[in-house]
Amino acid sequence: MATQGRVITCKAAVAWEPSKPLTIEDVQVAPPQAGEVRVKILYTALCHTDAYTWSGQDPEGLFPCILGHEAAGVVESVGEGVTEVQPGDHVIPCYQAECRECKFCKSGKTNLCGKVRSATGVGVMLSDRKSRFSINGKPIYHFMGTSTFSQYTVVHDVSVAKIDPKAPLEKVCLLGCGVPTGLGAVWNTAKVEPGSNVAIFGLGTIGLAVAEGAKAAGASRIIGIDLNSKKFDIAKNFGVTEFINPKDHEKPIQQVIVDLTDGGVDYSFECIGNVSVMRSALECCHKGWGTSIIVGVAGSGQEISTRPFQLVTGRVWKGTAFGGFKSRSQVPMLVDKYMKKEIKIDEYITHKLTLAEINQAFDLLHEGGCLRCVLAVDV
Ligand SMILES: NC(=O)c1ccc[n+]([C@@H]2O[C@H](COP(=O)([O-])OP(=O)(O)OC[C@H]3O[C@@H](n4cnc5c(N)ncnc54)[C@H](O)[C@@H]3O)[C@@H](O)[C@H]2O)c1
Ligand SMILES: N[C@@H](CCC(=O)N[C@@H](CSCO)C(=O)NCC(=O)O)C(=O)O
Ligand SMILES: [Zn+2]
Ligand SMILES: [Zn+2]
Repeated sequence: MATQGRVITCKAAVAWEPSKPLTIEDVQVAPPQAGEVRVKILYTALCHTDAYTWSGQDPEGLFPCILGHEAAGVVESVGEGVTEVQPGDHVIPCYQAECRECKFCKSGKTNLCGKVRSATGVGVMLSDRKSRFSINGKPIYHFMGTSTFSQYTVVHDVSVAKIDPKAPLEKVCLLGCGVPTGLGAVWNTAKVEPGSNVAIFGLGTIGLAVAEGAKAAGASRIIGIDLNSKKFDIAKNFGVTEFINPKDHEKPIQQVIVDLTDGGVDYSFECIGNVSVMRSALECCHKGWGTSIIVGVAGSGQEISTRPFQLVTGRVWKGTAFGGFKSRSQVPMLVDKYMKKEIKIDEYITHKLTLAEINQAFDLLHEGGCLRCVLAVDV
């Protein structure tokens, strides 16, 4: 039976309250309105940002909601005025939109887009400031404009990238967040040059993608820092050349790195979300030019600090969202790079489960051995 124009009832994992196990519910998904796209999600991975919002630390977190933002699927139907995708297209929902018309998009200075952010930050769609998800009439909030822990979701047309239909969706779903974030932090935000020294704090998926990007950029030393020494074995495969566990040192970790690198690294990346590590990451940078990129997302109320002298003497503190990639334009290019074996994806997938097993997948996220867990959604 054709579903276009009708409400679809499907399975979704609903987060009712912070930290309370998600439950699989029958959710009603309304048809897309003008400028919206309804997507059948086939595969979704979990990112630490999902766990962060679920934990209640996200100042933008709203409950009940449908989390998830690293996924791939097929367009089921489109609303009025949608021209760039059509039913049957293979797509990756993009939490960072790209409208190509707003002052952010036109600036050429950022990948942030202002068109739908005010709505996605409060869990609704832009046109009527309402949710397309409900359970027996009770609205359920969207999350990051994507809500991929559902068999069907509705996204803004500026938040969906059309990709090569030959690409395996169970793999390229990772291009919705983690892998591009790490690669882009190096290529777009830091612009690491050949021969650079790099320090990466946190060797999860994001830190490993930073390592992969740094290796491709020709960095000569890639120093990985993690509290879990088991990370070094896997990190070597992504380009990390040296490993430091802060637990093995009495001196502050920034001092250890400065001593090891004749004054500090050219670039550092914080891929944890810990504000005290963010300070170490800045302070391990070389005087005069060292640049530190904040990638990790910190909890509500957390603030960064350092002595202003650190910046006066030439260190630069920056941040990155989605690695600076313009989503709709550049995600298809990343898919093509994967298809040509120019970037890794398979190596980040350590676990595969189903949507029904999502709570187990959240548990795995907190285990050192898990990078990305991909859930089959349509089962
Ligand atoms: N800015 C963005 O666009 C963006 C995109 C995706 C994810 N993120 C954020 O990036 C961060 C990393 O995500 P991930 O999926 O790689 O997480 P992860 O939990 O898999 O990796 C974090 C790593 O840091 C290590 N670690 C924890 N505390 C440490 C400490 N004090 N010192 C050294 N190592 C420590 C852990 O052992 C782990 O290996 C999260 O905060 C996530 O929310 C940001
Ligand atoms: N809601 C949080 C901020 C969360 C955050 O910084 N998100 C990152 C993406 S994390 C993906 O895993 C981001 O891109 N932010 C830019 C944006 O949201 O527009 C808070 O309020 O502190
Ligand atoms: Zn993410
Ligand atoms: Zn825009």
